[in-house]
Order: sequence, then C-alpha cells, then structure tokens
Amino acid sequence: MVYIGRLAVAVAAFLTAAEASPIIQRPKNSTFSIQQISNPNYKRNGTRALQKAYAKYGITKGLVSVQSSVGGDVTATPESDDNEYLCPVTIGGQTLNLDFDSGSSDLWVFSTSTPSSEQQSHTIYNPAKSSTFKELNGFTWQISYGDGSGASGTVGTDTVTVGGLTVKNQAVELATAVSSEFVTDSANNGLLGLAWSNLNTVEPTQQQTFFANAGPQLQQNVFTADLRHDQPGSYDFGFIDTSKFQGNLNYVPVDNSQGFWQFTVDGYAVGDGATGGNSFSAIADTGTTLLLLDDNIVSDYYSQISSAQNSNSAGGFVFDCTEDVPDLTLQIGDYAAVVPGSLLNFSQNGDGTCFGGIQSDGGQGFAILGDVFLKAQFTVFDQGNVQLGFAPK
Ligand SMILES: CSc1ccc(CNCCO)cc1
Repeated sequence: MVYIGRLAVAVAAFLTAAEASPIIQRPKNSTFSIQQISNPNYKRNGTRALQKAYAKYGITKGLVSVQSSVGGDVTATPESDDNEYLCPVTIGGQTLNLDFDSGSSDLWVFSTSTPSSEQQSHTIYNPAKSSTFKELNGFTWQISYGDGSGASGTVGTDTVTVGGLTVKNQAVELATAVSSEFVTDSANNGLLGLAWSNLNTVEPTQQQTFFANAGPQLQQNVFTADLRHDQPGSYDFGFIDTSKFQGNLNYVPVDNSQGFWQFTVDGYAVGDGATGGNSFSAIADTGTTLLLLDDNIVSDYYSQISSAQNSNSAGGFVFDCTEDVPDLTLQIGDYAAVVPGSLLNFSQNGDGTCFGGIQSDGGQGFAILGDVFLKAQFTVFDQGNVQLGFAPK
C-alpha cells in the first residue's frame, strides 16, 4: 500500500496545490502567455487518452469502469502452514478476506444467501446493505475445484476494491451452498479468481474476472504475486515493483486456451544433479498449496531422500523430519527456477515425519505449480502480452 500511498499523496498534494493557489505566482491584473512546445517523446495514442479520461472521471465504458489508472497493492497473509493466502477485498463497502486463485475465474463470497448452518464464523457479504449492488436475475454459478471442494449460488454486480484499485459493476457471486472444506476454513470467506475469464462458471452469460475488467485500463496490464513462507506477501495490480525481485524477469508464453496460466517447463533437476527429463505443461496456481508434479518426477525426487515413503495415512510422500531435503530446479526456457529444500519440507505430521511440498499431480496432464513454487519466485501474470514472468527474490 506504501507504493499507492506515496503516489496518491503526491498526486493529492499536486492537485491541492493547483486548486488552492495557481502554481505560477504573478502580480494581479497582469497578462501573460505561455508558449506551448510539443513534447518530442510524446506518442499520440487516442485509445490510451480516451481510457485515461474514462478512468479519471469514472466514465463507465459499457458496464464496467475502473476508478484508478495507477493500480493496486494488497497484502497476502498466509494461513497456518502457508495453506492459503488471504487478501482483504471491499465489496459494496464491506471488506472480506478472500483467497486469490490464479487457478479459477469466479469471484464468490459467503453471503446472507449462504445457509446459516454453513456461515459459522465466516465474514459474510450482505447485498442488502450495499447501495451499489445489482442482482443479475436468474444468473447462477457452480464450481468444483481440483481438491474436491466446491460452491454454487446466484449472481449480482457491485463495486469491488482491491488495494486501492476499484472496478464498478464487477460480477460478484453469492454462495447459496458451499462444501465442507470451505465451511470449516473459517478465515476464508470466498475466492477471487485470477485465471482467464473463459473459465468463469456463471450461466447463462459468462462473466469477466476482476482483473479482466481492470487490467486493460491500468498502466501495465499485469498483476504480480510475491507470496512468502510464514509471513505476509503481496499482490500488485497494474505495475511491477522491481524492488521485490533480483535480476531480470524471465518471460515464457502462456497458452490460455483452457483458461489457465499454462506454460511449458523444459526440464528439471533434483539437488545439484543434472537437468533432464522431458518438457511438460504446467499452470501457475496461487490457489493450490503444494507443488504437484508428474509421478515420474515425484519418484525421482523422493529417491534422493532415504526415509521417504508414499504414505496412505498421510495422503502423500513423507520423510523423517531430520532429513536434508534437496532443492528442486524447474528449467523454464533459459531460467532455472530453484525451489529450495527448506520450502519442500512442507509441514510436520506430529510423529517425527514431515509432509513433502512436492506431491503427485494425479496424472491430469499438467503440473500444478502452487504456492510452494510461487513462494520461491516473484511472478508476473502478464494479461496484456499473455505471458508469465519469473525472477528469484
Ligand atoms: C477449501 S479451501 C480452497 C481454497 C482454494 C481452492 C481453489 N483452488 C484449489 C485447487 O483446485 C479450493 C479450496
């Protein structure tokens, strides 16, 4: 928020000064003229000029308008064991902590429409208390996630603000049913989908994600993820904060035909071993906790940890907590994305064994690079150029 605060303060100060007193002091009743000169570096761009005017005056182009052309910056706070990362989102003046999920494309919330038995200790959104909520009559949604959880309900639109970035008339999906995984996850009051809008589940008319609505009107049509182990990280919208990573960003093209941030990994290495293996498809998924890979890679990795075993009771690969856990490197083009062993010893089982951060992707045809991977990389989700950028932190 510091970035936005500083810039906002600077802009406010400028505007105040301009309104309070003319910037150029001069004797009363004098006349003067200012010779305008053209700026040789200015590139005329009518579309951009119109967009900036719309944004400046909140003119809605079609249904949706963006009130800030600067962007937004929001803190991502890890829940216990980094299981998920929650961010404050304000909907019609009501703030709820939501899970930002680049693996799905619905913005849904616990609401007054959620059965009271399922509301439990959640923060719920009450559309009746929002002066800007509009019902989309007859619209419904239903979503099932890769981990077996799910939710469904009705749809409206409202003003949604994330870290200073506001989108008016954003589709907001009200849960009338949620699975037990969400009911018991009391800190998580819904999801804000950041995948591509062709994955949105609203019927009869598919809706645009918050970022699909906002991105094209921001300084840069990007959002970035800087997730951290056991400490707050951040999502930035509309700009790339170069202080959050080392070196240069390494970009890879994205195939968004299935709605994911999907790209090709060209190989892998375990520990300081040689890079090998076949190239494979992967998605960048902030809404998945672990790093889920092809069974052959998973077996190769755990063959390097002598006590490792695939435990039915634990639901995946475990090993003695005293073991040294090797790094995993994913080769993405020319970029070697290192996930340190410290992040691959994910959690303690309480019996002297630890649960691995690398687990099977279940053979679904692509790897899922979840938070375990994203904690080790600063990641740029570039909607404008349909690409992903990675850099070490
Ligand atoms: C029950 S907490 C929860 C959080 C995020 C999601 C969405 N992504 C998961 C991978 O499919 C589902 C459930």
